[in-house]
Amino acid sequence: AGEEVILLSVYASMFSMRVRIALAEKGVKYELKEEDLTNKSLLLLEMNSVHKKVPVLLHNGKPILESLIIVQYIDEVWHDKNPLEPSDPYERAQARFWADFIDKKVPCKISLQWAAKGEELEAAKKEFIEALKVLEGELGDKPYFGGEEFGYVDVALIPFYSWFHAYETCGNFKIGAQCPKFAAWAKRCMQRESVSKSLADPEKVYDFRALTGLQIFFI
Ligand SMILES: N[C@@H](CCC(=O)N[C@@H](CSO)C(=O)NCC(=O)O)C(=O)O
Repeated sequence: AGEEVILLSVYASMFSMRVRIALAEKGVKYELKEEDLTNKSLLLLEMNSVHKKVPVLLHNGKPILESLIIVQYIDEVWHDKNPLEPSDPYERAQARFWADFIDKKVPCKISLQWAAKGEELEAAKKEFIEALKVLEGELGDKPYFGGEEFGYVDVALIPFYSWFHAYETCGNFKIGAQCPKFAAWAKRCMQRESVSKSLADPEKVYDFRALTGLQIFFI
């Protein structure tokens, strides 16, 4: 309908991946503009002057900011396909609670920098696994966090899966071994094309971390 959709993104950013998945779920055609966070474009600085972060969705020139807010916006604007948020207000509030939990708890407070050693690293790993175990409890025996269907909470969480290889390599631990239910859920999500084509390649994520030295593990 002659509308222009642009996404300012970074390949390895789990927050950008959330938006890429949502746009793919809705079948929205958009232009992807890859940012170099060490040399941000004027467009990014102008469109997100407050945080200067990606993702930024530009819809007919208007910026929508913050990945979870962007996903909600996409769900509302392109409402006729693959609903992501529950239609029931209470269920929607629950879904938003868990997406908020993910934003607060999955990115560990102490970033799992490869430089972190000893008790700082162990503390970050423990906190990370604890958060995943709480999420496993919420998932229970459901195929997805939304129940039978892939939805908003799944979109919020699955991007972190592309960073597991980097976390495990740097943190020297095996997430799947400690959180088998989580690992099964992640593999289930990865079978969805909107996810598999939007998630960064774990090896590239690992190299990206090494390449940029950016502590974007948990920003
Ligand atoms: N709460 C926001 C986080 C975005 C973010 O941290 N983006 C990072 C890249 S991914 O880790 C970013 O743009 N960092 C640039 C910077 O910190 O300068 C959201 O959900 O969209």
